[in-house]
Amino acid sequence: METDKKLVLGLFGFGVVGEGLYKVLNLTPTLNARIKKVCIKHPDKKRNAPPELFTTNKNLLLDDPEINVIVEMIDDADAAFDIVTTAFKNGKSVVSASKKMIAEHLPDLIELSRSNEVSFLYEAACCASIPVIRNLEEYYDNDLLHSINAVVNGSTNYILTKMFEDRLSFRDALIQAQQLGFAESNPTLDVEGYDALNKWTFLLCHSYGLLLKPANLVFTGIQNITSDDALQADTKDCVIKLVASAKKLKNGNVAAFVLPHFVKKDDQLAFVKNEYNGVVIESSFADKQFFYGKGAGSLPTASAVLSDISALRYGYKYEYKKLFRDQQNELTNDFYVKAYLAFTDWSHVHKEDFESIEEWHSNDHNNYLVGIIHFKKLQENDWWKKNNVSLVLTADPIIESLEIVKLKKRSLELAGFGGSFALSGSN
Ligand SMILES: NC(=O)c1ccc[n+]([C@@H]2O[C@H](COP(=O)([O-])OP(=O)(O)OC[C@H]3O[C@@H](n4cnc5c(N)ncnc54)[C@H](OP(=O)(O)O)[C@@H]3O)[C@@H](O)[C@H]2O)c1
Ligand SMILES: N[C@@H](CCO)C(=O)O
Repeated sequence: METDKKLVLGLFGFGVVGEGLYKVLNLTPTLNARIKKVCIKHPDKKRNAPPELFTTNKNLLLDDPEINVIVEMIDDADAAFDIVTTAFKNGKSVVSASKKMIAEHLPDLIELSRSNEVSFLYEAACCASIPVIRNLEEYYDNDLLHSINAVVNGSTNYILTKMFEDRLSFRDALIQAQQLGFAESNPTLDVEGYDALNKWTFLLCHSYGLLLKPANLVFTGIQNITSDDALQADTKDCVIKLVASAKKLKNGNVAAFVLPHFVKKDDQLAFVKNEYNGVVIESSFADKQFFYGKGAGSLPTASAVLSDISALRYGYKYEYKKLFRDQQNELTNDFYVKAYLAFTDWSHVHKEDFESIEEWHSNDHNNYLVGIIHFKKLQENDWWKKNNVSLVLTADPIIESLEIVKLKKRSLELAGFGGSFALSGSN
């Protein structure tokens, strides 16, 4: 096998990640790789690299026969798709970090890279410095993956840490995340959960062979989380994290979503703070395994890009083995979850959607309930994201057995909480 193929790189983007890669490559002379040209958008910006390296003409990179790898690190998903697919058609391998582009176009990207017999690697696109995609591809290539729970967005984790440990306001914490290069150019993608959703969409392909669109998954971000919610978490010996979650249910189908969770203070994910990410994998025989590392930022992200470039020396490709297996996994929304819901007005909550309400509190300024709801209700409606309603799943939220839910509902009915649950006043 050829292991020291000469790599001539065409780099798109010289922002937080692109410039990080330029620095990291300069510090790694043993890697037989050189950047021949960098395509950027704004020619007048000052750059920390020789001016002759830069161009705004993408074809100088895409049509150059000497360039055999395109490294795509731009913040425009549509332009990225055009660049990446042209590179494939021109017989060039691609390393990308564009989560949004990958999540929205994965089936086409897999098809085109395979038909053109080139590599398409994107380790930096999920959990930045943590080698989670290659591990899921290679190490967990079997049916024994029970569940994955992960903090996959550095900016929201940074904001939650700063808000609840350092008492910073949401706005100040977000500004810091932007200044440190963690946030997306449009930070709504981070805050409202889209970035984590995009990452989870393609990670589910590598973990369970599910080829989904982001729209298939239930998700929200941290936009409605308040300090009152953090106090409630504390009373339950928990902290709040935005968790991307997937679990193989007893019937063989996969439950998957991205939602805020109460995480027990002794759970591995509770130790994931600031821009760090963490992934807890549960598998047969091995039990729990925990991956931890920086999930955003210039050099940590560039280190994953470097590792992908390095893997191209020996022609590494994702095989998508789980996707092309005869026995396919399926996504399901047929299960229940236990959720905490905080809100300003009872009229904002569809309490009839709940199978049971186990705990509730109501006064002039603070209302919340803890109840069990069928997951389909969250998929079919979005009242739980509107009017500042904040939904946080409880620790270990998935309930598979209808019988338990029915029993609890019956006991609540017997206790006088049937039908409308008689929710006036405080308890
Ligand atoms: N920041 C992180 O921690 C991180 C981590 C993992 C993945 N990512 C992903 O990596 C990508 C880059 O992120 P970033 O943080 O480096 O963004 P950034 O700092 O905003 O840089 C974006 C770069 O893209 C260039 N660009 C935009 N449109 C272009 C086009 N059509 N053609 C050529 N260049 C174009 C910009 O050019 P100008 O310099 O001329 O404006 C800039 O250099 C995004 O997809 C992001 O989601 C980021
Ligand atoms: N905005 C992303 C960058 C890393 O993908 C985050 O905060 O996680």
